[in-house]
Amino acid sequence: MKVTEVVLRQMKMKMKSPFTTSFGTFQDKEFLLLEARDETGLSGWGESVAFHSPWYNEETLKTNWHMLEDFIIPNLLKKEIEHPDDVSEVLSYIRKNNMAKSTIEGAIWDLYAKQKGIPLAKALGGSANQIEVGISIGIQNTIEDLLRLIEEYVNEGYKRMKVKIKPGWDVEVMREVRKHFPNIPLMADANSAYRLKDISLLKQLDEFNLMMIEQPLASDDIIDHAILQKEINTPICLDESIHSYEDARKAIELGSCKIINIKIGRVGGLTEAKRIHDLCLEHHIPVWCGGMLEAGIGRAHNIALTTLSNFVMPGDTAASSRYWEEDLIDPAVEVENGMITVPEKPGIGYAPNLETIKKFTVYEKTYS
Ligand SMILES: O=C(O)CCC(=O)c1ccccc1C(=O)O
Ligand SMILES: [Mg+2]
Repeated sequence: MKVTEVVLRQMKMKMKSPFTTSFGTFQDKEFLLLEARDETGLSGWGESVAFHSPWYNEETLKTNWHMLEDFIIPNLLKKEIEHPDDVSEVLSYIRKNNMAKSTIEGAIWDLYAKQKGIPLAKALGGSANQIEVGISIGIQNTIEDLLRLIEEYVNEGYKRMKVKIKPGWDVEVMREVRKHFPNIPLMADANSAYRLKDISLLKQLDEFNLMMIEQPLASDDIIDHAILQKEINTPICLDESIHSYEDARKAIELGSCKIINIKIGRVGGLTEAKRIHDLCLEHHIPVWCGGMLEAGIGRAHNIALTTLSNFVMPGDTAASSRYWEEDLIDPAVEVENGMITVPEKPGIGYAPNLETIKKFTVYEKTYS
C-alpha cells in the first residue's frame, strides 16, 4: 500500500464541561487530525492525542505538527508499505515523539483495513463485538458535585468509576465516595501527583477496596512504583510511565504495577499497543484502554484496540456526548448500559463528518 496524499488539520473543539486533573484544566480541546489518502481515493484517519500544553507528556500539538511535517510525512509519503506493522519500523530512527508517530500510524491502519474491506478491530486481531467502558471523572469543586456526577454515571450504566485525585483531594474524597457507593467498581488516578514520601497517605487508600490506583508517582518512574507496590495492597496501574513494549517488560519484571493502561498515542501506535497487550497477556497482567479526551476519530481507534482479548477491564472510552455537543463522526460513539457495540463497517467503522470537521478546523495543509 501507498499513501499518496496527507491532509493535516489543526482542530479546536469546545468541551461540554471543563475537565480537571492534578496537572491542569481542559476547557477547549485543541488537537490534530491526519487524513492519509491512497491513489484510489480511500482515506484513513488518525487523531493526535497531544494536548495544547506539555503537561501530560512532553509533546504538544505543535511539536506533533513539526515532527509530522518535517520528518514523518516525508518519510512515509509515496513509500510502498507492506503492512501497517512496518510503519513503526520506518519511523524508529526518530526518538520518542510517540504521539506524532501514532497519528499517522493510526491513519495507515484505518486505510489498510478499508482497502481490505474489514473492520479495524478485525485487522488488529480483535474479536469482541461489544466492549465494556467506564468513565473518568475530573477533580470537582466540592465532594457533593463529585457524588452527584457518580450517581449520574452509575445510572447511565458505566461499568467503572475513575476518580481523579491530587494532594488535598484524595483520602477524604475517596472515603465519602465509598461511603455513598459501597459496591461500585472504583479506582483513583493521581496523574503523578505524589512521591514516595507520601507512602502513608497512599496506604490509607487501601481501606476503600479500589480496583487500582493509576500512576501515583512520577511520570517517568518505575523504580519507586515497585517500592510502593510492595507497601500497599491496592494494585498499581501504570499510565504515564509506559511508552513502549520495553518499558512494559521492565515494569512487569520489577513489579512496578499489576495492571497497565494502554494509550495508543503514548506508546507510538497500534502496533506497539498490540505488542504490549500480548506481553501483558503472557504475564497475566490485565490491561485496559486509557483515554485522552479524544474526539470521534481517536475514540474509534480506542474501541477497535479494546476488542483484543486481554482488555479485560473497562476502559475510559466514554460516549461522545460526555465530551462534545457535536462529534466529528457519524454515528457518534454511544454507550448503552456501559457497553459500546463495535462497528462492523470497514476501517474505524465510523464515518468522519467532513462538514463538522470543517467547522472545527482552525488550519489545514495538504502534502502530496
Ligand atoms: O475520558 C478520558 O478520555 C480520560 C480522561 C483522563 O483520565 C485523562 C485525561 C487527560 C489526560 C490524562 C488522562 C489520564 O488518563 O490520565
Ligand atoms: Mg491516567
